[in-house]
Amino acid sequence: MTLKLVSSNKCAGGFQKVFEHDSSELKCKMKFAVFLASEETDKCPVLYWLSGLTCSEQNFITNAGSQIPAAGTRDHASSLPITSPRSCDVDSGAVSWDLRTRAGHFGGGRPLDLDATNYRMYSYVTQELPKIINANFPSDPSRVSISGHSMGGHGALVCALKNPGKYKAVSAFAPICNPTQCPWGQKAFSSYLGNDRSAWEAYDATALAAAYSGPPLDVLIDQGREDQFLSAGQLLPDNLIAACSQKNLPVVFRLHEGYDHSYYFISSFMRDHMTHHAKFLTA
Ligand SMILES: N[C@@H](CCC(=O)N[C@@H](CSC=O)C(=O)NCC(=O)O)C(=O)O
Repeated sequence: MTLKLVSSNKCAGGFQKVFEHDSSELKCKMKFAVFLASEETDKCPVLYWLSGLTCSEQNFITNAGSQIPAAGTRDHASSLPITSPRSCDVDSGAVSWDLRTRAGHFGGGRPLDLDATNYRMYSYVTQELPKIINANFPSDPSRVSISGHSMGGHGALVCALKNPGKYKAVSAFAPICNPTQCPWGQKAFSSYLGNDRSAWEAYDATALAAAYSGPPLDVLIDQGREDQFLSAGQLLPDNLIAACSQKNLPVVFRLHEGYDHSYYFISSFMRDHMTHHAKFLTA
């Protein structure tokens, strides 16, 4: 497997890079971004980031303000590469902005937490991409965590809850929390998994939290109170919080007055998320 360097820009003392490769899971070209806080060759922890509906790898690296706090974690860790996987544009099924191309639940183009036929984004994020990262960067496979936004926030929660112990911590900005109960999730699951609702729960963060039996997993969730998708009933954080409380999964949930669903909101609290992850990645 060959990685092609698409771009490399010096940023915050490190380098923001974008790569392209042929994905065996997805059978298409994939792009992902990596921020390398330094050129040190010591093994460093990796924070995976999953963006939301409609996003490419560019939204996070240009709008989230992640590089300065990531570089700052060098006090605690040697560096904190953030990978932001995004998918290619091969898809014949583009029917609306919130389904399939660039909007497949849950991964901005292909479903991030689903392994539905032709949509093996869950395997890409949890298996194929880590192998690529570990083979090509000075990463420590035992120190990995995951975060994301909206659809990608749900993807992060699902990856962590389905793989107890694999991720040291998880965080999310305005995640879809209970897709089996919201219009986005119902639309995506019926398209990708069919009408048998019993198959849907394996990819629902609230259902997974309710059934969780792994080691302690600290969850940080930030949510804007003026988020249009919160008021539209797409996110349903209360359901996830209730499931986590029953399982003694510690969730810090912060509701922020005046913030919406955008990257203005994400960038406002990115530093806190970096600190959350650094705490568990360097413990
Ligand atoms: N095109 C839509 C809005 C799409 C949108 O808001 N996408 C969000 C993620 S939503 C959940 O996964 C996003 O991150 N957009 C990129 C950005 O830079 O804000 C519409 O027209 O309503």
